[in-house]
Amino acid sequence: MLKITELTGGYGDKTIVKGVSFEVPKGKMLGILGPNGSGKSTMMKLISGVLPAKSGMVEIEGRAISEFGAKELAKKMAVLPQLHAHAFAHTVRETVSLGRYPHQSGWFASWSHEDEAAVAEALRLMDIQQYEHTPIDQLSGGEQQRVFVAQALAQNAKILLLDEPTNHLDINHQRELLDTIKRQAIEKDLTIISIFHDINLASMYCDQLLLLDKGHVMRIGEPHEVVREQDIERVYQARVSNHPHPELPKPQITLLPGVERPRSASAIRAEDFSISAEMVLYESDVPLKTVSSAVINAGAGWYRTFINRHVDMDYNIDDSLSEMTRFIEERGFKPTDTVGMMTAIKTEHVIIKEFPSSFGSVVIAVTAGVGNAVDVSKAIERPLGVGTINTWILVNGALSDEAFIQAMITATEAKTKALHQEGVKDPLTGTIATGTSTDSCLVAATQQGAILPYAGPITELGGLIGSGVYQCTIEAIALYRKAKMQ
Ligand SMILES: Nc1ncnc2c1ncn2[C@@H]1O[C@H](COP(=O)(O)OP(=O)(O)OP(=O)(O)O)[C@@H](O)[C@H]1O
Repeated sequence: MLKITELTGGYGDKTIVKGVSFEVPKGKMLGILGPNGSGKSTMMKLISGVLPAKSGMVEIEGRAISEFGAKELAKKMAVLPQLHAHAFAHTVRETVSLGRYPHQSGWFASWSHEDEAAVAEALRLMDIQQYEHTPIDQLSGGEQQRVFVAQALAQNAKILLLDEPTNHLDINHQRELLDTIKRQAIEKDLTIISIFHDINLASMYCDQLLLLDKGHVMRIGEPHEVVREQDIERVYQARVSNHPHPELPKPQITLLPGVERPRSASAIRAEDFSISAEMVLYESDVPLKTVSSAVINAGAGWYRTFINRHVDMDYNIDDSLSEMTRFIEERGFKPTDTVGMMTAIKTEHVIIKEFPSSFGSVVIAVTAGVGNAVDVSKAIERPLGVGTINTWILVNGALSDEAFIQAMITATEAKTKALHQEGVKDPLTGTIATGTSTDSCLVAATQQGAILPYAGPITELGGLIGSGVYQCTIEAIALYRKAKMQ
């Protein structure tokens, strides 16, 4: 275990690191974050003893590092420095072998089996055996970086201090290196402190993070306690947005540009929709921020093409994703820029309406096939046939994440109310239907103009969505019923 208490130090009269305290238990990895010049490397130098501290303590398992001899300390602690000016005249194997120096004794050091095994293991872990006899200066920056990490690993110390270990590495080698280091920490009970410039990598791999600001600890804790928008923005002086990692409970940030997106003169208009026998199509000049439960590109994203495609009643293709992607490509659209839904009802039965407001307008488009309507409170009791109400809400305005979700809720409530009003029943239970079995909803916004933080019924936007979806759904049901009667 490594314990740092009130560590203070710097260069000459210049105090860089000011009263830093923390502990890292065995088997854990602490990531150091902070902007350029905040004192990260200086702190590492103080911890490793390369730079004497002005005050404070660094203890390894309860013993101050000042009590260790140089070789004894090197057996406990391996350091990957930020710059590797040394050793460029050596081969890869020779460079990695230098990591074994604390384990050599006497003037005529004897190279043991243990030394050989440690070097071989380090070469293997960093996947650099193939360069074993290559002079280091003939390797790429990323390959060299792996050699220096191998040198630190060959030292077989229980504490690893790494200054930007992923420097120069491509994304796969970043992952491989950090996976290896993390695995080593767990399997060999290593204590690891590592400096990171990449906040997202640090969040993904570290158990604890320390955010350094002008030599002070601004925040320390688990990644979710440290990777917070306001703190990161203040310390790094950059606009960021925080979002969840898709697979791990580790927050990630996205850098936001200082330069604004050029404003588009065009807005979403109902008359710009086109309706053919194949599809209802809306093509936007600018990408719209979209949240949907579509077939293609469901979830959140930015898209310019919106398709509600007509398919036969008996459309039943196992891989509808591939089939729909092909359909989009064959029509000259880009699947990466398109949200696509399907409906069995005729596209001419779509209802598209524009609702003006004080902030801009909302365009709503609904197709409603209610032959297989469902009372959702009884859905679990029996199998369901396919049926679809597709609801699109396109907003000329800038929605918050909250507003996107509220818009979905408001739209769903309005749809259900319309079914109730029209007396649409679940054919299997005879009770009032709440929707159909495969309804889709889409909310998209220009993200320009008025900022719309909410979209519940209490807001103007929510009110428009509520009455708009209600009206459109009622009219769409009427068209559907009329067509069925004929
Ligand atoms: N050898 C030195 N002598 C005098 N001042 C130094 C020395 N090394 C670093 N400094 C100063 O100490 C401050 C902190 O530097 P340090 O290298 O610790 O920052 P850092 O957080 O690691 O930055 P970076 O992200 O750029 O690597 C800087 O203002 C730097 O100019």
